[in-house]
Amino acid sequence: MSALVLDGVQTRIGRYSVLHDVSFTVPEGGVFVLLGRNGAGKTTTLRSIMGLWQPEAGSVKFGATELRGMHTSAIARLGIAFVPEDMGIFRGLTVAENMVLATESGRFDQKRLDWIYDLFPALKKFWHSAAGGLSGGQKQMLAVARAIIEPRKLILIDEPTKGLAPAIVDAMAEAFREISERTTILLVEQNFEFARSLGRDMAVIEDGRIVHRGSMDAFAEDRELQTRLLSLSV
Ligand SMILES: Nc1ncnc2c1ncn2[C@@H]1O[C@H](COP(=O)(O)OP(=O)(O)OP(=O)(O)O)[C@@H](O)[C@H]1O
Repeated sequence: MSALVLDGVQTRIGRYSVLHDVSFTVPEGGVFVLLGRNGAGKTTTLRSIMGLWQPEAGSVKFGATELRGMHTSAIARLGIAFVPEDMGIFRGLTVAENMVLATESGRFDQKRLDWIYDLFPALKKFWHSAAGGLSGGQKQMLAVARAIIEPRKLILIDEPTKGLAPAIVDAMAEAFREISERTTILLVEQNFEFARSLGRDMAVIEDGRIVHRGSMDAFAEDRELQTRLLSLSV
């Protein structure tokens, strides 16, 4: 079963054509990784799925539903959450207030909250502290927690490990592994080791086009391909 199918997506930002032909299929369950160099079009792809940019051509199918042309709020109501690179948290509000604002009803499902506390114990510890005072890793945990406080079918996450210390990256990988048992994750990453430890299937985008699709295991074995597509030398 596929969670999401992009077919020939083209997106223009102002005068610039950014996505020329983006086609890939995200299977249901687990982590799908979209890799690519800086400026390749990864963020634009996530924003195009979420309706934050409207693709001018192509199709974005979520199950039987065509997302292209839908409003972001309607897309979110289908059970899709987006964790942007800037995390989108409210720094002046407490962790608890940030979480309340991410719920539909303003109430927590206690079981789900306990699950989140287990995933990210720091959020419980700093529950009544201002989000702006959290460390970079804790802010990222809060951003992810906001995305999963309601049950979701698909979570789009943009470069969650950027600027984080290795120990925090490991903790994040562990949490993502557990989240992906309940929800499909579409992950955009530059940290190849992190991506490789989580991803089952993957695609590489270059200059607004998908230039490679396949299993992460096969890609991880192919040094020549990694070097060619991502300039990875290890
Ligand atoms: N608001 C904008 N206006 C004009 N061009 C933009 C805008 N946003 C992105 N672009 C351009 O679109 C291209 C793709 O950007 P995008 O942010 O999707 O890349 P990315 O793969 O996510 O890169 P990064 O890893 O640096 O975040 C880049 O050339 C970028 O300069």
